[in-house]
Amino acid sequence: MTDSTSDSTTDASKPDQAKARTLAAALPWLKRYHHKIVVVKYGGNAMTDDTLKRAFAEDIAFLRFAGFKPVVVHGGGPQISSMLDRLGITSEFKGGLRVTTPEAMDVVRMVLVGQVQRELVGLINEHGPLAVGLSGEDAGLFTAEQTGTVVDGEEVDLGLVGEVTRVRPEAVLDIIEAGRVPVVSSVAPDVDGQVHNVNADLAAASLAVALGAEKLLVLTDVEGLYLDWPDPEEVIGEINPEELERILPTLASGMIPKMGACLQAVQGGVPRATVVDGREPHAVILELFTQEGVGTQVLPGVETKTRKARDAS
Ligand SMILES: Nc1ncnc2c1ncn2[C@@H]1O[C@H](COP(=O)(O)OP(=O)(O)O)[C@@H](O)[C@H]1O
Ligand SMILES: CC(=O)N[C@@H](CCC(=O)OP(=O)(O)O)C(=O)O
Repeated sequence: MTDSTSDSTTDASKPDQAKARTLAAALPWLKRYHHKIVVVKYGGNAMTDDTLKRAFAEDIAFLRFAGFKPVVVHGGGPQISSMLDRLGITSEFKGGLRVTTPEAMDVVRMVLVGQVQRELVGLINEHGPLAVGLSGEDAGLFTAEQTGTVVDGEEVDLGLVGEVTRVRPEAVLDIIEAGRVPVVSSVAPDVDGQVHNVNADLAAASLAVALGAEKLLVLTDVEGLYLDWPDPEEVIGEINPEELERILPTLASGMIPKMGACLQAVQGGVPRATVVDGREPHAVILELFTQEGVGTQVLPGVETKTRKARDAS
């Protein structure tokens, strides 16, 4: 017998109704992020495929037209490595950060500001005159201080690598107020004007804090933070900042600055920071309009939750 009480508006067999439900399910997230700043860090390894790049640019335009205030901070590690290779300049990573000689610094700046940023700005602007590129050097946006790192308990000199010690967010706020989308490259001068190479995850966190962002979203090339790397069986879905701080020294390679950035953002007052799989087309809108189950979210007050990874055997 047919259920005469069934509501035709929720009939899952009708594709149009399924689409309508998907759109309607976005309402709580539209309310949460309306007029709010969301800092999205777009990383080098999630940035090497043309289809993904176009989908990312669509997502950013989508957010802007949906009433969010997206700010993009981009990396470009693989692109820098490839240019250094072409020029015959060797470089290595220590603790997830590139040891940067003055010669390498010229290449980092040229690739990030002159190549990667320009390309992203162009892709976003295919959807309207939205994106404006700038770097940490523009209008005093970032001031950096040279920093080393600690690997296996040893202090390591990284050359011209900096950490952001001051943010003047006015230039970014001006661009947002004009209804446009800032696209920020992570190079930054020190107080003497010497430009430093800043890891883009950490630059994004500093900017998110200074802007009072509602969220930091970091794209990468894995499903999230694996519980027991390099075993890709289980992903941490949610973790609180205290627990993350405890496990941070045990993490490997690129995940150190990435999770460190999420921690810095949340400790600096950003309500939530999430690492998501940038290999998924439209990862940005998927994460922002979905309740749970995407990436690794750093959120005060949660119990650590894990889930079986998508690719788990
Ligand atoms: N616990 C972990 N969970 C997931 N990935 C990890 C973990 N530890 C180290 N990694 C490595 O970190 C990489 C992400 O960092 P990185 O390559 O710097 O990212 P991106 O280029 O996307 O900014 C992953 O591809 C993986 O190889
Ligand atoms: C100090 C340091 O390591 N800087 C990074 C800057 C680019 C970056 O962070 O790019 P991804 O986001 O693609 O990793 C580098 O030279 O590769």
